[in-house]
Amino acid sequence: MKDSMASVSQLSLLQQKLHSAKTALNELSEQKNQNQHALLQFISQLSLACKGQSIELDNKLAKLRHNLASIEHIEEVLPELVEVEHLVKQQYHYMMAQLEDGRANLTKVVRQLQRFDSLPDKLTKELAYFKQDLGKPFYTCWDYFPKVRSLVNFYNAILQAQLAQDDPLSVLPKHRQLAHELAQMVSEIEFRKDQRDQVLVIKDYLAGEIDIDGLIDAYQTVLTLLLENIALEKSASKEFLYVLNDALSAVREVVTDSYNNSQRSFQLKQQLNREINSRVDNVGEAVIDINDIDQLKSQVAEQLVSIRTALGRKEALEQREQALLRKSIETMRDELNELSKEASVYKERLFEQQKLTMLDSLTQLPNRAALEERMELEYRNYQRHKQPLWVAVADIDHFKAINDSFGHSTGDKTLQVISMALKNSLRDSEFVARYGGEEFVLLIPDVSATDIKHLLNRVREKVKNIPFKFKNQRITVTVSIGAAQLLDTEQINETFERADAALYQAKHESRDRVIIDA
Ligand SMILES: Nc1nc2c(ncn2[C@@H]2O[C@H](COP(=O)(O)OP(=O)(O)OP(=O)(O)O)[C@@H](O)[C@H]2O)c(=O)[nH]1
Repeated sequence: MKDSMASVSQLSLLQQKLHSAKTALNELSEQKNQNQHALLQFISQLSLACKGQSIELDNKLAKLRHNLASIEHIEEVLPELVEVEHLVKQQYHYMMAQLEDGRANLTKVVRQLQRFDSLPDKLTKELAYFKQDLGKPFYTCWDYFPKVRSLVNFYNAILQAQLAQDDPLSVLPKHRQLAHELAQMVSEIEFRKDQRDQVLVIKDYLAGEIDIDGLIDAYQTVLTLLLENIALEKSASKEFLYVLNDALSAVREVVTDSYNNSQRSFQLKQQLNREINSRVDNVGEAVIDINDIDQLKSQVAEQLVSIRTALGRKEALEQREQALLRKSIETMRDELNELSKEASVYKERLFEQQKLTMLDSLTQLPNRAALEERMELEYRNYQRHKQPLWVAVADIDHFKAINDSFGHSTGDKTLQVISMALKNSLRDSEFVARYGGEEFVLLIPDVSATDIKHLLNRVREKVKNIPFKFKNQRITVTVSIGAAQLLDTEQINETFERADAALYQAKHESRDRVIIDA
């Protein structure tokens, strides 16, 4: 009995133990499921985080996720977990290398940015700090991304700074050509005395190093000066027209007055004539029936007195009329004299202006416009008389060097002196014009082919012998000359072209010489 009771209690103990072992097993299994689920969750998150970095890793993680959902024991996926771990480790090293590369590239870009000229100080400092900061290694992408963002901001700031900066445009050959043309134009125009200082400044500027802004300013100033001159000219013409108009109005008034006076006088004279005629008729009628001689005498005397009175009135009227007419004529003459004085002043000014537009203002030689006119005239003369006509082009040698060494105003003076020498070495029938810059054109009629070289060499020698002294230095200035004779078969422009080509040859044959186009 005792034994059976002991066995029962042992059994019940065993049952209890079994129950608690079952419960424990259930709990364990529950725990395992939870862990497996947590692992699955973790792998899913890892897949998301690593997605796109490596196809192999993506595939492995996908496979692991799939397997984890169906395995009994975690050990079944252990080899895959090891592989994933290996791939993740590989990916980490790959990423670190990439980050290092990125850091090196960012440093290179910063160095390039630092090479920009005239960056604002603040930006320069910030760039320097940034570069220093890039010296530290990156551990994750999160170190890298903010740096890239900062760099983009630097780019933006530099771009803004460059755009804000008034970037001076570069001077191209076409701008230099424009400056040259303006200088040429300015030296061909006659400016007023009070404008000359401004013109000199512009000329000096155009002869030196130009920039675009300066060139535009120079054009604008020249244009303003020209517009001022046009406006002045316009107001002078307007003034003259007003004077002309006033004078004509005064003359018209005088003429109208005089016409009205003469109309009135004419009527009065007609009336007086009628009166005189009727008095003469009266004398006849009055004497017909008179037989007594004394009565006749007194009647005639009476009639004669009234006729004389009428004639006296007529004479007075005529005298008044004469006086009025004389006065009107005098007024008209005064007005016309005044007008003619105004007109001759105006004509003289126009003539002066016309002369000035034909003269080069620096050298006072005829300018290009005058040359063209003269060429046409000489060409017509040639066609009529067939006397020889020569066109010569003379150019000062190495003139730029004079400007460069002694200044533009010394260059100007040299041009003036040489112009005088050229002019003085020619006869009245010969002609020299400043063609532009340091180039002159000579028109020489009536000189034979044998004499022309001698003549032009004399001109060349004359220039060469001018005793120039710049900055206490004795300088010899020479000219090269090319010449051609007008041919029957050509226009004078073609002769000019040949003379110019001969000048080119003279320049290439060491200058200071005369070449005649044969
Ligand atoms: N001072 C001054 N210089 C002028 C004027 N017009 C043109 N020039 C200058 O004349 C110079 C001409 O130079 P280039 O065409 O190179 O000729 P160059 O130095 O005389 O040389 P070669 O003709 O080859 O012997 C340029 O420097 C012009 O600026 C002017 O009115 N006054």
